[in-house]
Amino acid sequence: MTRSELFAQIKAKSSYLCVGLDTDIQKIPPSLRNEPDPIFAFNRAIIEATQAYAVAYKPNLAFYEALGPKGWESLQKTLEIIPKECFTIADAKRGDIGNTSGLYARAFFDKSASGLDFDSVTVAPYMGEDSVKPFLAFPGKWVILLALTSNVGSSDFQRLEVVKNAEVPHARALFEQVLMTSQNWGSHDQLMYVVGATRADQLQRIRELAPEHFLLVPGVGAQGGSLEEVSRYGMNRQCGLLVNSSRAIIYASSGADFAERAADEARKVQQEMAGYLETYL
Ligand SMILES: O=c1ccn([C@@H]2O[C@H](COP(=O)(O)O)[C@@H](O)[C@H]2O)c(=O)[nH]1
Repeated sequence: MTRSELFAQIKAKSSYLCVGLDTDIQKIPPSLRNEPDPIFAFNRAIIEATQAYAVAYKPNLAFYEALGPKGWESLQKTLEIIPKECFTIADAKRGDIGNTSGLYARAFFDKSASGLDFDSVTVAPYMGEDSVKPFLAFPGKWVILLALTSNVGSSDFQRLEVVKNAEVPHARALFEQVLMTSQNWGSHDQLMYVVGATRADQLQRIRELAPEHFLLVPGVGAQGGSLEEVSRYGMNRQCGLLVNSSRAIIYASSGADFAERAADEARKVQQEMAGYLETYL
């Protein structure tokens, strides 16, 4: 999916909501447990209930990999039923030496090899350019690079001040260096960044460094980040935001009404987003 197709979808739905499919077998309603594939049955109900309000879906690979081959099967079936106009994100946080990254990229992008055909995959930048480039070699696909994550541990490394070389007069944080250096590896038509909603205080700085890029922003809902602040400081001319919410939507109810309640939560977020698109776009 291209950037302009994504923006068209955002405008059409007045939404930049990404629904996170963090589907935990322990948390799905008892009414689904006897289904042949309970994870898929849950995801199908959630997707059908939320697709009017969401422009993207983000299965987190951990929830599927933990179930072995059955989990991969559920993931593949889920990907097949996500509406074609929605952007798909494999939240896998991959990255390794070049030849290995090439195979990770095939796993998520090459349907003929793996059965999966995601629009994008999250990648950790820690191993540098040669670990990221193989993902960027797939035309039409996106790399979403971890920049400043939503968790407490993001301070351990991402916010440490680094000096790249003697020509750099001021120290800058590692995440800032990630944003600057990685822009030499690919264009804003194939590269996005993860920035946690709990780090909204850094969004103005991030927009100085990456004004045009889309940002994938997890951390509203269950993690307490502010959608208003993210929208105010993070939005650019093409919206530039995909804001993810997983648990607050998909586990809004643990009863038989889980899909209806998920739709209610997704609609609330979408309506708030519609207001921010009017105000900040
Ligand atoms: O910095 C990051 C990067 C990824 N995530 C992932 O996003 C979702 C958030 O789920 P919620 O239930 O809405 O908190 C989950 O898959 C995380 O692994 C993140 O939270 N922060």
